[in-house]
Amino acid sequence: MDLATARRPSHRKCKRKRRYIGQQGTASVGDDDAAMAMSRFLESGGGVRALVESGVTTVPPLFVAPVAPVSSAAVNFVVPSVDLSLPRSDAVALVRAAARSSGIFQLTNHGVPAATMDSALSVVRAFNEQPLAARSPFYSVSPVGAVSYGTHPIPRPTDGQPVTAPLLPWRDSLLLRFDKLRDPDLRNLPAACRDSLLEYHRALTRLGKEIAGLLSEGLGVGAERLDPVEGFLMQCHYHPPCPEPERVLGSREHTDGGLFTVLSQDGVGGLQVRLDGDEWVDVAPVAGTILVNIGDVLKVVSNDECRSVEHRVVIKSAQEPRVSIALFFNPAKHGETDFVFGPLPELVTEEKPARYRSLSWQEMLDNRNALGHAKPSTLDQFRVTSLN
Ligand SMILES: O=C(O)CCC(=O)C(=O)O
Ligand SMILES: [Fe+2]
Repeated sequence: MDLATARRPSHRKCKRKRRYIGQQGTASVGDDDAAMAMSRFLESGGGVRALVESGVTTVPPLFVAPVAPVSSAAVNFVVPSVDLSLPRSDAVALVRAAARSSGIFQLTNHGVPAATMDSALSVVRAFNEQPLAARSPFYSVSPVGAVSYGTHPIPRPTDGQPVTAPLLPWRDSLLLRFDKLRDPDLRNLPAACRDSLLEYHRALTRLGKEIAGLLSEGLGVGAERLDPVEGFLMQCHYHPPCPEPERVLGSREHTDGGLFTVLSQDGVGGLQVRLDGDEWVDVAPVAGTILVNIGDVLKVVSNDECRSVEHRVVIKSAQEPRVSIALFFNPAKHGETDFVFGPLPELVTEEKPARYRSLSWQEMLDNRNALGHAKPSTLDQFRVTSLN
């Protein structure tokens, strides 16, 4: 979701030079220089993969994470598992517990054929590993119809936050938007990816409806309350191997904005979550499973019964690329792009009054863009009662 609202970077010139923590935490580069470097990189049309192909041995400053991504080796996090072949009431109980405790769980026996998942992950990898001349015609971080492809800049904080240089993730992403039209304009979707990715979207949309039912029942509001949902945005990420993996991020820390996200990944690993405290822990990939993580809309709708988990992606390897596909779900609004949501009345009681006011999806996106959506506290803007 951190790319859902990615915009073409501003080429606006800034008169005043500002300082920020750059390469190795010491360099000082003006906004102009950073913006120029960003433009040059994006206009090169080759993405991170082309940098790697060109043989870079050090990471350009545009990609250097402001704070080195330290992970905890001490905590062995085991992501909660939900077996969808269990009796319904057992599956509901497991989903309910996981949505409340960690905000992330993995599904087994989910019914999505292994071939559908493997094929989607493989076409994304194959597309990104074609020669530059074959992939660069598709390179555009601004959507062409429903599709964009490239290294989407990570929105940076603007309001009341320290100024940071633009930051690029160590990944090239193919984004498909399914929210605006019943019949999305997929003319810029590479032909070799088309069948596999659309089949994946269909299969995962069916699964998303099942997940919405389980979450809804877990909240005690009946199986239909969160449905209909739609997988409105699909992000297919390719993380090239990195010569200095410890200095970059595949995805900066964030919570996802929507109801929930369904994620497939290959076996390389790199996804991490931050649970309590400051420690980042690995979500180790388990073959054949599908991950589900709760997003901010569901946190609000559930009146804080569900946890919207903070996560990021570190680059694990200087040799192996990593591929992941995230499908973001929201309430289906039949072609409308905006919708209003708030705590479900059934979950608001005298003991637990509404923790949020109603807000629109657009307000949520604007707020996330303004705050850089790196902190769970972005939702605080919409709180009406304090936590106690
Ligand atoms: O690549 C991943 O595992 C996670 C990607 C992600 O967090 C996102 O696209 O929002
Ligand atoms: Fe995410």
